[in-house]
Amino acid sequence: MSKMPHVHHNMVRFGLSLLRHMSSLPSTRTCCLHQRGITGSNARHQSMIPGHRYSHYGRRVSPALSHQIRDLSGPEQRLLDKMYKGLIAGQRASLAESITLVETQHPRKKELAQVLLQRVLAFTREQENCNGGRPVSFRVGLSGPPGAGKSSFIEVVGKMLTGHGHKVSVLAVDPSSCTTGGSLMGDKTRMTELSRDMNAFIRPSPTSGTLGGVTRTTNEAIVLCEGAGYDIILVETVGVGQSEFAVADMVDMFVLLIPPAGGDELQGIKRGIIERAHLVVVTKSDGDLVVPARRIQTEYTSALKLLRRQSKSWNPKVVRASSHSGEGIAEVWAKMESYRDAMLSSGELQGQRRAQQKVWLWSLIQENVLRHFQNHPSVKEVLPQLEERVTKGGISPGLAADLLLKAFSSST
Ligand SMILES: Nc1nc2c(ncn2[C@@H]2O[C@H](COP(=O)(O)OP(=O)(O)OP(=O)(O)O)[C@@H](O)[C@H]2O)c(=O)[nH]1
Repeated sequence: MSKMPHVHHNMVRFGLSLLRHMSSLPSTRTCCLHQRGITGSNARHQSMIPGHRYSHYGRRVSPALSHQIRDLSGPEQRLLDKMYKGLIAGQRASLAESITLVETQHPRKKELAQVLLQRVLAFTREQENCNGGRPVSFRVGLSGPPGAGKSSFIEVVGKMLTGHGHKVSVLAVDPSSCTTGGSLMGDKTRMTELSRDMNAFIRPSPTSGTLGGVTRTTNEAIVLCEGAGYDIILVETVGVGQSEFAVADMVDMFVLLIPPAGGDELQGIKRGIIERAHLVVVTKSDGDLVVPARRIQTEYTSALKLLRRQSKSWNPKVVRASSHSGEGIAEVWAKMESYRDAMLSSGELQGQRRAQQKVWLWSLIQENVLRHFQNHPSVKEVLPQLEERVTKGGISPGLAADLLLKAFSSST
């Protein structure tokens, strides 16, 4: 008898905690209704307590995050609501406007961009949960030397995919545009047909900032495109500097495009990047170029065999295609799909995305900490003198670094 109230009490406690737990998860129904603004997050906003800070998800924002973001003014809130609603409804203008917001250098707008991104991330996470944890998009990086036929290839593949009912977005990472303002990829009109397609969204590379900065905004643009319902994200880069490595770190699959040219032109392709390729496409395999294309295919096939295997569910492949004749294009896409399916069913794709988030976090930290260090008044004061002493051999680099770090940390 005396145990009954105790048991009852425990059951009530368990029931309450379960309810609390359940109410913190989006129910399947809400989740599935919450497609492209059918229920919208507005419903959730209406039940919020004024004066408290909430994520768009309706949960209280953690104090650590909330103190980073100053209160949103009425117009800011309205602007973000409008962008968010337009974005998840798949409006291209809202998507373009949102990407411009994440590209901004303006400090307050940067904060607003982060609020928007959090909302979009939570929205896609909800959709992924509905989808049994399957990512909402397939992210493919495409790289190759200038003139390899990247834009022609993306145009043909993109049109084929929109024809199959996909929504395709094409983002560019062009390191030349960061330093010179001029662009290797953007100067001529590219992908004219795809850019007129209502189910395609093409965004050129940001034209300012460091490669790290451009990588960051591209990563954020990917999140926004996914929120806007684009299920295939193509990230294009020209094989210059470190941009291909940056792109390889932000996608599910990395594809290298090689023209069927002589050895000299291939010298520019870095060995390290070949190791990162899940698929090599020998382009322009038509007419007189079929023979050299076959030769390059054989060369790359044997070269890839010697490389260390990146994944347990996939062996890199080399295929030939022509954007002009269309030959091999469907086969290239079929290979990409089999890669995605193999990686999804083994769980490697999801694991790779988690690892990429960590790499991205650390590269942001590195870049910011270094900038902070270089701009620090105490460091700036002694740096020129120490650099000179190091170059003249008066002091070891190790000691100079210790002194600089001491100057930095003693006044932070
Ligand atoms: N024969 C043949 N030529 C092609 C094919 N694809 C592209 N080309 C030609 O190759 C040249 C370069 O093609 P693009 O698609 O602009 O190459 P890209 O890699 O985007 O070039 P950049 O924008 O300079 O990086 C153009 O003259 C195209 O007409 C193809 O499948 N067959």
